[in-house]
Amino acid sequence: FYFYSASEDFNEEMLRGKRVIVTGASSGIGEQMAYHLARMEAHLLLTARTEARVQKVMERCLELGAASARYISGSMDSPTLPEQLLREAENTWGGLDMLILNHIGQSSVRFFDGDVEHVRQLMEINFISYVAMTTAALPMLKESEGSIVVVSSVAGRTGGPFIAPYSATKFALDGFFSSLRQELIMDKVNVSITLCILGYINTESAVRAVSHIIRSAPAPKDECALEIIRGAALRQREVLYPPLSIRATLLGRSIAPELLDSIVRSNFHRPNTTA
Ligand SMILES: NC(=O)C1=CN([C@@H]2O[C@H](COP(=O)(O)OP(=O)(O)OC[C@H]3O[C@@H](n4cnc5c(N)ncnc54)[C@H](OP(=O)(O)O)[C@@H]3O)[C@@H](O)[C@H]2O)C=CC1
Ligand SMILES: C[C@H](CCC(=O)O)[C@H]1CC[C@H]2[C@@H]3C(=O)C[C@@H]4C[C@H](O)CC[C@]4(C)[C@H]3CC[C@]12C
Repeated sequence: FYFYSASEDFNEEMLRGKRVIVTGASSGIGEQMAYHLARMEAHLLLTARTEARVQKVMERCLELGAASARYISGSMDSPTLPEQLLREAENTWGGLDMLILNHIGQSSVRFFDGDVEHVRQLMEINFISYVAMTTAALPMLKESEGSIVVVSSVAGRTGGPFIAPYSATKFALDGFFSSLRQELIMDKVNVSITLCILGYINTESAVRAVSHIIRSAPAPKDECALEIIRGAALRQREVLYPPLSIRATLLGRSIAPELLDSIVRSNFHRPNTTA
């Protein structure tokens, strides 16, 4: 079905003039999404903690042709940041068309060490703030019949080693947004939710975190970012990237979970426990 289904036509014109918030936009996949959206002449509101970095990305977006670009720096463990971002969208644009939730907090790749406080903090940044941003954005998204994009991971569908706190936050996203999608459909609210299930991507932070303990090669972040935007513009339920390896993993998980677990384990060397 995947190979023979008519691939819907994506056209970059779909994003021209669209009002888009991108979180985690100062580096990695978020930065690349901002650049693609700028080339497509969208209006952009970018956010991340490091002002110098997110300002630099905003300036590059203006050079690339963004219809407009602004930023607000702040941490997503702040309870006031979601309201501040959505108020900025309301005051500047009078509405919102697409909310791209992409940021993640710092998390080490190592055996779980019993640090429950770290799990709590990471849940706050990687999950609760996504709920808060969505709650604040929904009134405008209902008005515009817009889209919510949730950037998740194959680690939010299968349990890999050394990333228990991070994986828990990604599983939480799947549960919450899959349920919310059902409610929006039942309520005949035309707001799409696109969940992005990503494999290993060559961002600086991911490569720094795992290149010494993982056998597989990462996929390109710019292509990943474009696939996310394409899937969101087509209002797809899910984006799987890299498409074949993620499909194989998810198929393996449902057909032979123990075999998949051993394959994933074989993909990792044991991390240095002091890391
Ligand atoms: N790279 C990969 O292999 C994979 C990535 N993904 C997902 O893709 C998304 C992006 O990952 P990637 O690009 O690699 O990550 P990066 O580390 O490159 O980017 C993370 C972004 O989040 C921001 N950020 C970090 N902490 C906070 C905070 N407390 N509040 C607000 N913003 C914060 C960072 O900016 P700053 O530090 O300035 O705040 C940065 O802009 C994530 O959701 C991740 O789970 C999924 C699977 C694989
Ligand atoms: C090695 C994993 C792929 C296994 C498979 O294909 O079955 C990677 C898939 C998801 C990656 C993690 C992820 O979701 C992003 C995190 C980003 C952080 O900055 C650190 C690295 C990650 C934990 C990253 C590590 C590789 C994966 C588990």
